[in-house]
Amino acid sequence: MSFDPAPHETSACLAIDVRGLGKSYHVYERPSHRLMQGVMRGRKRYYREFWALRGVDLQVRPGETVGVVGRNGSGKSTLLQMLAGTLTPTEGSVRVHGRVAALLELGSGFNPDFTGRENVYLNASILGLSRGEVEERLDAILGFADIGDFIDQPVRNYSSGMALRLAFAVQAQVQPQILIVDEALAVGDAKFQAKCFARLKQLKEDGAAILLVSHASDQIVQHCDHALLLDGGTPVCRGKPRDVVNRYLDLLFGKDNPQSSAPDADEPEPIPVSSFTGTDGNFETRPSYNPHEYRWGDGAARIVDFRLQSDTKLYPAVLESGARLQLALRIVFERDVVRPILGFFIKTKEGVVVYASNTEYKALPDFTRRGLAGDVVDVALAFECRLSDGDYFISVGVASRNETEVVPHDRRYDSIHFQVMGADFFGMADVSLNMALAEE
Ligand SMILES: Nc1ncnc2c1ncn2[C@@H]1O[C@H](COP(=O)(O)OP(=O)(O)OP(=O)(O)O)[C@@H](O)[C@H]1O
Repeated sequence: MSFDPAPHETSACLAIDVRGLGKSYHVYERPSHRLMQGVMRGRKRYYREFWALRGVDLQVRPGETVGVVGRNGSGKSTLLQMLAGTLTPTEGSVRVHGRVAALLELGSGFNPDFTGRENVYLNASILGLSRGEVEERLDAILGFADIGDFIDQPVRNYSSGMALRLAFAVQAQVQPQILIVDEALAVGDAKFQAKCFARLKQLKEDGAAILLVSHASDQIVQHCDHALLLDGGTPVCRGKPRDVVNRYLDLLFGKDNPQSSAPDADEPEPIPVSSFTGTDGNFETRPSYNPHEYRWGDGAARIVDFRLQSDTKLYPAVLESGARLQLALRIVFERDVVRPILGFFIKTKEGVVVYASNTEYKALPDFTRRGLAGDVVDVALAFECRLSDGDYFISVGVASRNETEVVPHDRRYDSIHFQVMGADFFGMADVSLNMALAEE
């Protein structure tokens, strides 16, 4: 994994070299405690130490894009701010080689009382450009931002989208060797986002190292070479973006949800479960199996076989949009599992979740009651493929909860592949559009 430097690789070959990085804050229960701490000058401690980030190692080479994902408060911005030099580490080291441009909090680099044009000069000079150099690039910057006459208005009159356009235009046109983008692209419209990603690609080809924080897992999968997942201020995993995003989705969707035990108002029709044979290893031999699946878990339960069936075909490789599909799964419990949970996801090939649910959202008490060591349980799921044309992956998983968290037993992500064709729409969801001429 090129995340880690090869043994011969010195820090000088790297654009970013972060070792053992950590940031802690002193948290005071009451404002008066801060005052008392000042008075006592360290003779007594009135604060609690809180590590916003700890133990991060990260090496990024020129031309690499690394995605950083994690739930709210996981430490992403803290990491990026230390890389950008706007926050001082408590421990560890940060080495960056080259000009660093950062899009952190939106418009944070702008003075709201100055016009857009004045802010361009101000920002670019902070990034090390002379007035002459800014003038040379001014047309390119204004052209990219494309905010018309607003450029001569004070920035306080800008919408967040306009501020982003200008901020990105400046940062991306100064030809940085390192570009740090913290969630900023989320506010732009789709067309501007596409323009930004095209520019990021160009910078990457010119050898820039890019660090991208995004909650949009499809952006991480599409645009990054590697990814890092943070949780509670510590690195949880790193590696291929798709694998890391899968872990991130686990953290997001595996937790408590309010509808967990609400039974469905209408009992669904019972679905005949296909008769599986054996309890071992047929999953990988089925025609729709994706050999590039990502599988992990502690093995207390295993999903050993599946059967995918449309009304007309067994293991269909290509489906008509809107077709009804049945997926049957065989689950073998190797150890006792209390209140097992079965999860189901459909994702696009870019990693965008189009649908996800589990036996807590859609209560399946008969499943929840199973899980004794040696149990073999067949479950049938039926759904309509109201999807637009393209490739899709099904992920399935069995987990359970201990007192504090979800324990994954067998996660088989992107393990089943199918294609959809013949849709009369594009986009994510079929909203059953009807069109008719309005009556006179
Ligand atoms: N100045 C501070 N004092 C105390 N705690 C702080 C301070 N700044 C950040 N934190 C805490 O550090 C943790 C990490 O924050 P950070 O902003 O890095 O998370 P994040 O992953 O970027 O979150 P988000 O996705 O919501 O932006 C959070 O628990 C946050 O409350």
